Amino acid sequence: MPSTLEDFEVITTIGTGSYGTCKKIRRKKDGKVMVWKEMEYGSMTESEKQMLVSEVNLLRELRHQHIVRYYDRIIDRTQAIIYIIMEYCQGGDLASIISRNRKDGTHVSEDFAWKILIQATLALKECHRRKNGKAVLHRDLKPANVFLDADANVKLGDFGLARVLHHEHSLAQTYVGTPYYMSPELVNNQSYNEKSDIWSLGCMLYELCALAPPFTATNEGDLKKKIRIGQFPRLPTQYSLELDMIIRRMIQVEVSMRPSIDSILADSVVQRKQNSLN
Ligand SMILES: CN(C)CCCNS(=O)(=O)c1cccc(Nc2nc(OCC3CCCCC3)c3[nH]cnc3n2)c1
Repeated sequence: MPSTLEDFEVITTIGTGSYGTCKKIRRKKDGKVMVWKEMEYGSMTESEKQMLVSEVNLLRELRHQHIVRYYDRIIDRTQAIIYIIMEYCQGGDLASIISRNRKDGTHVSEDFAWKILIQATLALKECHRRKNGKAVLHRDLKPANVFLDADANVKLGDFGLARVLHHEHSLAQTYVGTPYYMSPELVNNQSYNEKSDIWSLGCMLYELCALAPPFTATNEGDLKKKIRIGQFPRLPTQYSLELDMIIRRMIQVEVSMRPSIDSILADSVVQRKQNSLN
């Protein structure tokens, strides 16, 4: 029995992303708290609608402890809105955690940083696992897309939706925000690949600890120059050499020098940290 809008009540609006509004909702039959993301598709071309359908179908397939769970979708044809119903992440997003630490002049702990590193890598591993020969590359790995559940476990979110909206015609094409995590291969208009996600993962983990991205500039041209050079300061000294080194290995200009997901997970320090987490 497909869900209808009447099966839910809206608790509050959490925020608005590049594709639409995210609301915290409660399912009436059992009180379960979830979110839905409202996307207007009225102004989409047929090909964009087809992309949206295939992205949502990909979302349904992604079932992993560190990926935001997709539950259902409701299509309101009268308003031309699709509601994508997903798992609610009580801990909020990493972007909020970074800005709060920056404001308070505090830092996340070393163990928290390792936990995010390990769980985000496991989530990426699932995304890169070939699905009918089609890797689901994240393409938009950033703190605002990494959520935490009630136990501060990573939930990677907003898959695919990024791809739908980067489609040349879509209204949300206007890239909001500076592309701090743009990889050198993207700066050089080369192809995006799995190691591009490793670059973005490294940039995100760097920013989580240093409370600033590895490369910053006041304009995109200078930012691209810095990314191509690939030099950035060491993490704050409160973080271990091991943490600085593994993040540094992810943020290497030369694609082949970046670690694969499996080599990150096989790293002896990661293994030790993973055991202490479990
Ligand atoms: C970018 N942020 C600073 C915006 C402030 C808003 N706070 S916050 O840190 O996201 C926050 C606070 C409390 C709970 C949650 N839980 C949550 N949020 C999602 O998306 C948020 C949405 C993403 C697009 C941009 C607008 C916000 C989820 N998607 C799937 N499950 C989700 N669970 C999030």
